[in-house]
Amino acid sequence: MAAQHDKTAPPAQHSNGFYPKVPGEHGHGKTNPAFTGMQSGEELSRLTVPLQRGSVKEGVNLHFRGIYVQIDGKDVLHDVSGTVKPGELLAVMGPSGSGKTTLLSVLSGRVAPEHLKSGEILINGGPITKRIKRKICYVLQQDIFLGNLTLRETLMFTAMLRLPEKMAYHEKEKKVEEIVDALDIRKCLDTLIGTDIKRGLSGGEKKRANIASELLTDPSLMLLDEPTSGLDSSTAYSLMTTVKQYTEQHNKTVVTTIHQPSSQIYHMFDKLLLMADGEIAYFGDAHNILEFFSRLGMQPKPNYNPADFILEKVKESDEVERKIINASNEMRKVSTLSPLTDSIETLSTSRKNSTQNGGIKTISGQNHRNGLDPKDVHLNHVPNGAVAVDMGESDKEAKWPTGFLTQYKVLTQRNFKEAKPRLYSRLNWIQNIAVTLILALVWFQTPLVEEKIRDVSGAIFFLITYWGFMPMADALLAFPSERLVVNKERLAGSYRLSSYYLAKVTSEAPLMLLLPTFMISVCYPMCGFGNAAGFFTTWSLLMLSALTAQVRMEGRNE
Ligand SMILES: Nc1ncnc2c1ncn2[C@@H]1O[C@H](COP(=O)(O)OP(=O)(O)OP(=O)(O)O)[C@@H](O)[C@H]1O
Repeated sequence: MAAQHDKTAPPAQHSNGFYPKVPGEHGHGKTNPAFTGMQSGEELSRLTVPLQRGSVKEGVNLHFRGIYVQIDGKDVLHDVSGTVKPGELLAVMGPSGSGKTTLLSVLSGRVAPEHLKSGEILINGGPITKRIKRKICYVLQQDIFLGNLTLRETLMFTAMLRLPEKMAYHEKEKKVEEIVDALDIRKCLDTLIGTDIKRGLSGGEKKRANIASELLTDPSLMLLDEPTSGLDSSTAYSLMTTVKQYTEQHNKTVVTTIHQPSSQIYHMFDKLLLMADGEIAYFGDAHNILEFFSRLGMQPKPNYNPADFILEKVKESDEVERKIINASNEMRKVSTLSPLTDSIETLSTSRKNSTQNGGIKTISGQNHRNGLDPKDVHLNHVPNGAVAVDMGESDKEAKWPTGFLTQYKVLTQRNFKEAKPRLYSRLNWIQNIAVTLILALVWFQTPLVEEKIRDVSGAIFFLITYWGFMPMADALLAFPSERLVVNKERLAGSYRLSSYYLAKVTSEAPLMLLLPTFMISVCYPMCGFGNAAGFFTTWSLLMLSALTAQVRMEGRNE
């Protein structure tokens, strides 16, 4: 058995001369000269891989290697590597806190640069450019939606925001229909998503809706974070069957984290990345996992769910966990994975040869054992036998899929629909009618004489203060849930913050102004406060107060 692996020891220099920065106690470590600072995933891959971009048209080969992530002095990911091909489903498993979600965040480029110490992430042998990033979808563990929209509205608004502007409306509708059928959610298309108070889609339908809204952009690489969490076993199985079929039929590359899958679900996985305490406990063919464990003298009982068995073993004790990690490290040393960059360098030759010979070049001279197949390291291996590198493609695409005006228009419509039930809830109406009546009765037909001037100014002061605070309270209560949606969509690069803010203010303003208009229209004549000129002056002050409160509060929330 290999000697105990020391996390603080610098990793050996790889055959390509690549020195990952090793996170030591205080972040000191041997550093690749290329890494003068801490880079984002995008910067990282740009620095480490001097290759042309690979095409994403034919599917995505994802390679990641030597990923080190350190948060608050703790190694959250330690030398994590893996590879997935188009049409494959890679499951990332491990005990709670082993780093599964962090790995997905790294792969989607969402880990803060100061935490990502080193590593390589390659898509078809090239860095993750903005254009390629659009072909990656990240389905979060939480199902984050606007609760007052139906599923159809949610998907259509997402399509309008995330599909290219030049795509016709009917094509976007068609795309939504296709995804709805693929994920089997047609029957709940006109159901509300639902909120904590108002019931809507079921848990399983929400999970499917979550995946559907990400699939609209036709991503080549899908990263799913715990898609089955909170689902019963048959719903989880049905969801994973859909994902598996979609992966194979559409040649997608899928990485999913999963907690204790049933054995039926486990057998759908092509590859498995088992994590323990931020390190790799196994990477390879999912079907070879029991063979790997049996070589370590660990045998499951007959008919035991392999997923349960491996998680139990990894969690059994620190000693057993270390034994498994060390065995996995040994396996990786002799596997084909380690000289990844060598493989990439071979790509140029491979590309040249493949054009000459019309075939795919494999990376030669490398061992493959223990579940790692040599075809795992084919770069740009696409079904038609070509090397999918499009050297002519430009990355100078617009940052956003749609222009400012489209974003503003779509977000205004969406916010209007979302805010209407909230602002005009029955409770809101009852509350405001009651306040209006109390005001009208307290100041009923107040004579406009000098002695009553304090009473009149008191009523107007009340109205303006009331409508200065009401919109603030509303924005405060509504924004936390909406903020999650905005964060999710902004991370996916859907729209500008400025278009969202402007749309939010304009869509809610008419709704926001209706109630104070109602209140003053009833109170002013009942209280006998004066003529039309006085009414319009007070009304304007009231509107100004309500609008300022709304604009300020939403501005702060951003
Ligand atoms: N922002 C953060 N700040 C501090 N610690 C963090 C942060 N993000 C992750 N960690 C730590 O990193 C480790 C891995 O977290 P991660 O969420 O990736 O685990 P996980 O395997 O996905 O867990 P689970 O299965 O419970 O979701 C945990 O110990 C966690 O506490």
